[in-house]
Amino acid sequence: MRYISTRGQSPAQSFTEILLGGLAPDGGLYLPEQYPQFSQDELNAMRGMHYRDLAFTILSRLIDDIPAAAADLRAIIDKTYRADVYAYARAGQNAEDITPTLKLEDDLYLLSLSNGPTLAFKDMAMQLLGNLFEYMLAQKGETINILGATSGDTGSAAEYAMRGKQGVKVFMLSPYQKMSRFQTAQIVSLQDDNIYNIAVKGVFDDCQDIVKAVSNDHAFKAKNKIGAVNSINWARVAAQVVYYFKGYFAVTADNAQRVSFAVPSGNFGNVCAGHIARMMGLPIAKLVVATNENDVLDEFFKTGVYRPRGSANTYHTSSPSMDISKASNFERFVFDLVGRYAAKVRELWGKVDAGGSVDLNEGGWFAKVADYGFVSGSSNHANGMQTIRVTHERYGVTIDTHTADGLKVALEQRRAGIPMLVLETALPAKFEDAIVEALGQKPNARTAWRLGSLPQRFEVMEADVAAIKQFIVEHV
Ligand SMILES: Cc1ncc(COP(=O)(O)O)c(C=O)c1O
Ligand SMILES: N[C@@H](CCOP(=O)(O)O)C(=O)O
Repeated sequence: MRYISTRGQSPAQSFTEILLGGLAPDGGLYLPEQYPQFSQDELNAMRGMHYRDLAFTILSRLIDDIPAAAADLRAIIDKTYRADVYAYARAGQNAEDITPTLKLEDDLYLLSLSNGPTLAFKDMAMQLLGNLFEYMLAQKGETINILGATSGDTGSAAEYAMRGKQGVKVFMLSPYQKMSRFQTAQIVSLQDDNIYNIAVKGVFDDCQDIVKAVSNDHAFKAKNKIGAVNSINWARVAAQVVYYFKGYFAVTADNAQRVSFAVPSGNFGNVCAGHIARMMGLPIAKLVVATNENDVLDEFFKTGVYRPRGSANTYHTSSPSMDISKASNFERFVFDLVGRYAAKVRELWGKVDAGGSVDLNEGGWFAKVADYGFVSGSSNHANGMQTIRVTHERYGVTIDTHTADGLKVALEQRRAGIPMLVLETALPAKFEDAIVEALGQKPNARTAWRLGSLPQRFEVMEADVAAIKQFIVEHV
């Protein structure tokens, strides 16, 4: 399997060649040259598989160059997807399912993706990345300095996956004072020497822009061995494809059935994985993109105009992990939408990267969006509070603010006879203040997490690429 850049000006690479890095050298994002296809017989054989077997079946089609191939990959997957790693299943659910489904009512389910160590769906891919990185670095005898950006959950998932790992340092940029108390405490209370948290005066997009600027400085990147853990890294998206298959098989009896997925969206990585699952042959009816007040993606799927907002117009909301206005992975979808015409992507992203907007009605591209099953909607604070309340009253289930955004839009996009799975992207414990506002009570502590009073380790810095590079140089 070779991977090509959405901008078409980088050589095709193998999985292990792109594993540790982020952007392709031409500034684009990697995608498989062709999506592997699962036949009906293969889908039948996958039905009922354990998560680990499913992950191996899917990922071995995308990863074909781990030296000594299958056995090593199998061991890495088996080490990753264990019940004791994804241990925070609800009472009555089986942690061994890794991503259990919870039926709310007929044809309406939660797909529980947040039972891992940091209580958000990021653990699903990040735990695998941690093990893949460790394996690759040992093979190559190399070290890595990860530069990442977080709006709340990628940071903690990455730091918990990488803490204490030999030869790995993590530099994590987060928007200063814009994450929940729990999310902030999760990262700044880590005492590990290989973890550096940098709170940037700005929004998540400023942090992500810095990561991309560093990634595009090829000399700096090579000299300082900079690696990526955000969803610009293909391995993150690849790992997320698996749970769409798991969710599909959990709620269907045969492959003639289709299901829809509602995905709380920000950087478009999660729903992009759903798109790829669909391209690989999973019978998906709709991919429902749900945003909060930062509704750039909803605007696109309704109008065909992609108009990323600047920092001043990116709102701080009660679903802060989705406070994103420039969705990295949207470029991956647009590459497919325009028939993998890289010159077109370069032209479009030339405008986007310069702070402009693009209209995909021109050229007739937007009319093709329906062929990919995408629909969208947005939610706001009042909608989120209402959804959390109603879900608690009606089903006795407490959901977090991001999942509430997803459920709100899912209910608008539901069609009779088609099961709708809402991706549960974080646990409510991470957003206690919002849950108290909605329900008048704290979320049940179904986890062992206690935010103690450990010393806080973080730097506050301006959104200044040169200053961040200097910080990295001084600490690698
Ligand atoms: C809890 C939560 N929900 C939803 C999202 C949005 O996911 P994506 O950025 O993959 O669209 C994020 C962050 O990425 C998140 O942390
Ligand atoms: N919502 C994320 C932001 C980064 O997204 P990623 O999928 O590109 O890592 C977060 O919570 O940090």
